[in-house]
Amino acid sequence: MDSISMSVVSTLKPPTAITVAVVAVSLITGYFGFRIFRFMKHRASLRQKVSNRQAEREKNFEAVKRLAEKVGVDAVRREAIIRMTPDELRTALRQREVKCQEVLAAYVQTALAVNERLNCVTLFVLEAFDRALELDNNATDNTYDFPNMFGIPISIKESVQVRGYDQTLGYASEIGNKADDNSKVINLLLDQGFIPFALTNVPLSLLSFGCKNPIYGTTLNPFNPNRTCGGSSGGEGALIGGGGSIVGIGGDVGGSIRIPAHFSGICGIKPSHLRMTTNGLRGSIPGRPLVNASEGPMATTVDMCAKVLQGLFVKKMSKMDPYVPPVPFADDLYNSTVPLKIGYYVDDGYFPASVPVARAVEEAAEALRKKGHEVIRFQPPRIPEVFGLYFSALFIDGGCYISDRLSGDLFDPHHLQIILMPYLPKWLFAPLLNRFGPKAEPMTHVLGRTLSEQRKVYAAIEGYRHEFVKVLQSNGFDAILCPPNAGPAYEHGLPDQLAPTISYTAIFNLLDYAAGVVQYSFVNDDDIANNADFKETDHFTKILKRSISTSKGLPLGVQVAAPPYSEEVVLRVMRIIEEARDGH
Ligand SMILES: CCCCCCCC/C=C\CCCCCCCC(=O)NCC(=O)O
Repeated sequence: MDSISMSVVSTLKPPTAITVAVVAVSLITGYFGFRIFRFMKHRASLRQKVSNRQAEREKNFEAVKRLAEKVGVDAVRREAIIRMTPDELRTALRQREVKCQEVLAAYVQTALAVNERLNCVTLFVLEAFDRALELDNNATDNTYDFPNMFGIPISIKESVQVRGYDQTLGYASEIGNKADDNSKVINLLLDQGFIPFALTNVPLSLLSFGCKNPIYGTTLNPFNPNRTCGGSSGGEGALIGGGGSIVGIGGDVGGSIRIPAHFSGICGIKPSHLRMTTNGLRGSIPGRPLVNASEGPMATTVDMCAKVLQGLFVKKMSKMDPYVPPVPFADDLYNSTVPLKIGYYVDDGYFPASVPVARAVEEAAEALRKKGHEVIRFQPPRIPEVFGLYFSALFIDGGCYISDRLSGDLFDPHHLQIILMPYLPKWLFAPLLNRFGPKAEPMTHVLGRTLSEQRKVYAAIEGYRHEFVKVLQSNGFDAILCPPNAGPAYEHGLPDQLAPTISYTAIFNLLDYAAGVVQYSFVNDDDIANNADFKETDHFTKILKRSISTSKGLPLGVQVAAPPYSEEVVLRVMRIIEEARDGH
């Protein structure tokens, strides 16, 4: 070192502790300040996207209103169209007593009114009017071969790919990412003559059985606005239950078709995912091999659900998506009159069903007996244990994917429990949840695990599938009857506190069975009185009991399930229950 450098170094004093502290604090504050600034800026840009979308939505509603008015259906004719049963409407359309454009206009106008009340439509499919015109033109040709569902308007859950529309799943960051193609299911529906006309609301991320997101807001229950319509296909439940659509398409990985059907007083079926293409369905967590979402119909009548599956379970589905085996819809099974043997339960041994829900299942069991079927009580094996396997398989990566998606978007405070999930150590997380009692235990299985532990989870699920089949086969059961959830529609916000109540639906996603729900009864005064005897054993049953006390008048569905490739049997049992309900 030369003499000049030596003298410079000798004049430098060592930094004092205060200087070091000041520099460290400034760096840390700067770092976190920058992160917070970036976070706030990102949120502000997402909020801007949301307000742009809300303006677009208003314009979309105005545009569809004008298109419907242009068709010119007066109030009397509209009422006559809306009052037709699905079968009457099919016949009227084929016999050209009503035009496709008139039916579409009548349903658009009714859906707009229902939406005013329930906030269930995200956007209308404006191209539906061109399609209706095209179908009306086709029908002027005497040689035209009418497709089975000629001119029937169908609503679609927002997460299903429809060309030219985005599937946001409630994420503001997805606004504007428009699909450049239809999902395979949409193309098959178009082949059938359906007219997709409205897209319906979902909860943020789809991982909820409520229905609220920061873009489109909260969807309300058609029977009581203080209650949720269910989710995640909640917009479908509300729109169909409210009379603004007769049939729609939902998706289900834990009850998302069946719970809104139950809460909103309609019917719906989740096919086994083995039999249904998922090409073009945006699921909540992609890449889950054993617990996978299925698209399926929701409708005002069971037969309409059957007609949708008749049109989807065709050879063409396997041609479009070679991963789906060609198993055409078996009309003979659906229309069979052979007496059935059905196993039923009202308590899965994990979460007892509330008084009204248990009553509805008991009454449906009795109705089936009266129709000549054998209905026997049985206990599904080991639900408290296997429900934990469901959470492991649902959150396959310990919640990393969903935590990233939510934290980068406009989440609600209650989402923090999911966002923080991958970062909480097991020793803290499990006791935190277990403080709510044994019903919280299965949820502790959401946490990350090693590959070797994950393999054991999958082996256990496969083992359970065989065990369950053995129970059905040894009893000779053709189908199962049980509750669709422990309670009827809950107050808004409660689904996020009552995840354990989905044990009744999630089990059939774990088993990958076909499972459907049909409305059978309504909560009555006796149910409310008998609710006083319902045992409050923990945090969750306490919430449930309180919610039941003000649930009078809400619809009650019952669930029917059967092994994969038995959708026809499930639909048949659902139809028998529906006929009994309607006094046939
Ligand atoms: C610190 C507390 C952590 C609590 C962890 C709770 C984990 C439970 C979170 C969510 C429950 C999941 C409910 C799923 C409902 C069914 C939704 C559905 O079928 N969605 C369709 C789809 O995803 O495609």
